[in-house]
Amino acid sequence: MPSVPELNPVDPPDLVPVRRALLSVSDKRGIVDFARGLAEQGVELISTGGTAKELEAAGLPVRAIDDFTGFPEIMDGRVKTLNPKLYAGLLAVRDNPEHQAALEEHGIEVVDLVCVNLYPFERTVARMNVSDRDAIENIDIGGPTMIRAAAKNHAYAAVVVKPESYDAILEELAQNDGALSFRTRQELAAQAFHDTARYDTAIARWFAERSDDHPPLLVRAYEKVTDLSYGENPHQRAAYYSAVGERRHLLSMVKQHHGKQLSFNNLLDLDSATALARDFDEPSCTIVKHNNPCGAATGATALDAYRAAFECDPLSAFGGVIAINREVDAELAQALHQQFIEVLYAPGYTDEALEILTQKQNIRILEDQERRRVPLGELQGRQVQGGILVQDRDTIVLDRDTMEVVTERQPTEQEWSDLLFAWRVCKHVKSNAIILAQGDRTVGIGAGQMSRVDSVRLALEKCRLDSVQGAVLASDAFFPFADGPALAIEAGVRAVIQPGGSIRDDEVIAAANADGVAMVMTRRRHFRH
Ligand SMILES: NC(=O)c1ncn([C@@H]2O[C@H](COP(=O)(O)O)[C@@H](O)[C@H]2O)c1NC=O
Repeated sequence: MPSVPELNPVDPPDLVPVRRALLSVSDKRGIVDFARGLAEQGVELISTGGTAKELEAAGLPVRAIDDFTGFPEIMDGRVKTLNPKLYAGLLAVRDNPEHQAALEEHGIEVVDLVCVNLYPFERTVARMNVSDRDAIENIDIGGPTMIRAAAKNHAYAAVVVKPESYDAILEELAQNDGALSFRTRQELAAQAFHDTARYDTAIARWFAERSDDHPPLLVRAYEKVTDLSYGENPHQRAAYYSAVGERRHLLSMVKQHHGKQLSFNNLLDLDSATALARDFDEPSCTIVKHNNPCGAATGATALDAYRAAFECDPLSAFGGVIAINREVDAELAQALHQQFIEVLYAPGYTDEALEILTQKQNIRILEDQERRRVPLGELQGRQVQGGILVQDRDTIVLDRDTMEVVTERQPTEQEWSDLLFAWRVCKHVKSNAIILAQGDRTVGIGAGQMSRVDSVRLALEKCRLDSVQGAVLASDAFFPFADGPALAIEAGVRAVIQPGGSIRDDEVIAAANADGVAMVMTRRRHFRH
């Protein structure tokens, strides 16, 4: 238990003059101007090697850290500020007579402000093929220690961790005759602890990623990207955060060309739409409503794919979130312009296409400017009450050779193509998922039903005209009974793909054989709960 200082810590002085500041920054943006501003207010500047050089070069009066501590910077900078003289000067409770006596006895000068930003660990480990040595050398020790010390003692000291804060600090010092208010010091301290928490999170995560196991403590930090107008419903407040250390997130490298701010539900749907679009290399289009695709297709062109995806369920496509994996040209824009679209996402737009699309006020037009194939993070998390479930992402892509034809009839080549297409889509549809497809397009989707046979019924109901004749069916998990496949076969389905594994597989296969339907078993399921 730490000894309790005499001064009631809830009653700190409001204004504390800043007379001495220590500046030690990796990111040197704005540091010269900040230091100049401090010097102009009569603040003594102390600084470490590289920072001091920069300030000296700008003609500012700087005292070297080794002059302050009486100890040289050693070991390639591994030890520069780690010295009791500095920490006592940062941590002293100024109104505590014992602390005052200690300062005098050891000839220690107090430091009123530290300005520190840290070795760029996050940026270093984000580089391709970074060596362990490089990563480890970028773990800052002295910096976080100074930050934490000054932040703990914010009753008397101020800590500045962001170049974005410099101007406001100088302004306040000018207004308060060289002093900072408690409120400011407290806010800076809170920011500082956020900063060191983020820093340690990145380091802990880097270590955790070297093991295949789920770590005993799942350490993550999330950075606010934007506030949202509201959550799933207008009475819920909401914001979007990205995970610190993740190479890619839903809105990274995404430019919004047009339209209102994205909503919470838009982002959920966008997540589903882009996940499915990512599974196709050929021109494709995915239309998502309420987190499920209501149409998906590939085609010779993005326009073909869009038309095919839209035709699957035009009623549901109204107000959908659409992901297309090719540039949108004028012709495609004209087709899209006929519909009400909430969000459109594509890797590019021609000028003409943008001109057409922006005629509508409400469409949100997003451009995915990521050109690298950035893998998605290793874990997928789902929040539950007071906790989070984590799992590996369902990234498995099966090819035909790993699948088994269990019926008397083999699928034709066209059926194989449709089956594999439907199987890819199926992974992105909420269970129980049934996909009917024909010609590399979905023709009916049954999603999120509590019984598989209901999903079959729904998918069949969605089929327009006779598109079910000769279609194939994908089921995300096995059929517990033959009733589902029987309904589909009766309606015209000619081939089925499903994991298999039911105790009634024999009955299911017999139902297919009875009508000369081909059936493929994947032995893997794709639940999406
Ligand atoms: N070891 C130390 O005592 C130490 N003290 C400060 N630093 C860091 O050194 C950097 C500044 O170094 P320079 O002023 O030499 O460019 C800052 O990012 C600061 O957080 C240190 N470096 C690493 O721990």
